[in-house]
Amino acid sequence: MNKGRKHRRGGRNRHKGKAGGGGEAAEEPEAEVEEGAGGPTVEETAAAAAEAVDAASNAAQVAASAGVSLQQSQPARTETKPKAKAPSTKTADRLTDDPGVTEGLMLPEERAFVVKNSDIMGRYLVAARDLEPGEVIICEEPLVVGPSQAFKPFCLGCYQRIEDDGRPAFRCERCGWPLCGRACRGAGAAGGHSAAECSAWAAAGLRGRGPPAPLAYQAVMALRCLLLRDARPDAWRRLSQMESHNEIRRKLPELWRHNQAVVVERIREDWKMADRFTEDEIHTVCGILEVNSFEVGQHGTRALFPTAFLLAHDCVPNTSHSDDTDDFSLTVRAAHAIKRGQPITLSYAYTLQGTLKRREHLRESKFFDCACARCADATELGTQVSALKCPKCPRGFLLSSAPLDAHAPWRCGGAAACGFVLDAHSVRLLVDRINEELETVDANDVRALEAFLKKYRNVLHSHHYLALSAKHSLAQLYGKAQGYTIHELSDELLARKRDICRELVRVFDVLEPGLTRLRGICLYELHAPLLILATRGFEARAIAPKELAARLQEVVACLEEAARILALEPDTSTEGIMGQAAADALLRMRDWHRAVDAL
Ligand SMILES: C[S@@+](CC[C@H](N)C(=O)[O-])C[C@H]1O[C@@H](n2cnc3c(N)ncnc32)[C@H](O)[C@@H]1O
Repeated sequence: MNKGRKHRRGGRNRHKGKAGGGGEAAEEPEAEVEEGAGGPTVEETAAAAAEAVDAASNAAQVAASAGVSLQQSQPARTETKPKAKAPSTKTADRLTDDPGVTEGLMLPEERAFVVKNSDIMGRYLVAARDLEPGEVIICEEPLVVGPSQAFKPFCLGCYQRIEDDGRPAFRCERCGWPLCGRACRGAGAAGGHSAAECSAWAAAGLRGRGPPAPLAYQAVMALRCLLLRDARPDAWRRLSQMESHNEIRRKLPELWRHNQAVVVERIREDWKMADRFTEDEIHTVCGILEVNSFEVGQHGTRALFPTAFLLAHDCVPNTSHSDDTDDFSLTVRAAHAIKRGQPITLSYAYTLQGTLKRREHLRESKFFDCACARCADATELGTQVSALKCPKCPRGFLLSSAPLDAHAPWRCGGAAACGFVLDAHSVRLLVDRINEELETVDANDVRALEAFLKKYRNVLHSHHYLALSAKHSLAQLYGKAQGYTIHELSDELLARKRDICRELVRVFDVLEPGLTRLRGICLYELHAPLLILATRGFEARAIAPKELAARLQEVVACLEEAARILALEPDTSTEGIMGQAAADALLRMRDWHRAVDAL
């Protein structure tokens, strides 16, 4: 304990040297409680504060570096058309009559789920008992792993990037495919460049040819699936049970032609496997991949899993999932309490997008029309993430008059409504144009992002998903970007970071509720400005110890929730590392909070 206090004093000095903006505002306040009188001194609390602030600074760095991986493990994307009318998870369901689906996965009494079947959704999972927040529902290894759709040259063994100038450093001695090196840990492994794949290409005479065309990588995953038939019949049997939506996809000429040229002909003609795999078999595997695969890892890889593919979609999912970066195993957990009999869901779409975009993505890549509670509500459960400001009146907002119909007009509604109507086509054009503009903004440019928000403040609701997207970047940049490190931020900019984080957390509470990565990371981001503002206020004697204690309580609450959420992530993932940092910061904060409370 004593050792800890000494250490904190050291931290204080470090902080003093760095204090930005206010310069000497970091002067230590005079002691108001006698040292040794039973409670901590103000000096000690200030020293503890300094260390906690330093930790917050590091925290901001960790948090900032984690942002990019937020969308991992969303099922992969593609294109196409609707199936039937969507979810209604309330239909008269029946237990699946196909025991092969879950056979051998877990003892029935241990299982958190049962498989049901509905006319609308096909098979889906339902909680077999009440599930606790954070409870593991599925933990499994992939049936097959491989590259996602478009790709630059990378090692088929371990998936790291390799030279892309057409002269890779190393080629597999047997089949000639570029790999990272002779000692690649994925060479010969089932989840990497397997013996079956190597033999197939060796037999096709690939070795004598030049480097594979970039498009060739798009056929690798389909080939890996097809090779399971002989190499791992059990895995092939599970994969064959997955939905391919062939009947819908066949009617989509662009998609079908693309797969024919890039995958079917590559495998049958270029790789000389026409006698092994029919065109139909290959198209079916393409469909299975489009509908069921998850993005995994950090290098553009995807995977099929034996059970997780059965999870139905909901735009407000009740699970969160993460994959292990080493072996790509997937863990699906309850994000919050799930009652026995409730469907277990995940989101196939990016939750921070508006209904028009999400439904378009689901229709084109998963071949169904979502009609979940969020999609059916123009306000998106009160979050207003699609709302536009009315151009005709000062306080109204435009919302779709019928959100399940993409062509329905948008109307200025609510108490302050003027009734102005805009057709759906114009809304789409407007939002697409603003989206394009946002995409041209450098994601690391604080000023440009702020300018974007200012420019559209009279067009987009402050919670519109495009505004939230810019704010999401800003939440990470404030505290990390050059010229905006946490100690450099003025009180005003710290307050800006705090307000943005609070706004994001409020939206995530509705759209990604419970133990979800987005919430965890954002709460972690939020603790830093809260802490530093409180510290500065205290050091400047602008706030009294009582108020400081109240503010620190909020910091502790943020860290507790962030640590709880991020502890569920794999230890070596960026989020897992952030979770550990949150737990460490929490220990320091609790000390300090107790000290301040005792003043
Ligand atoms: C990954 S699969 C899920 C398993 C699938 N139900 C089965 O029986 O193989 C995705 C497909 O399930 C159906 N699906 C999933 N969630 C749905 C939802 N909320 N509404 C309608 N269909 C859904 C769609 O056909 C979608 O293409």
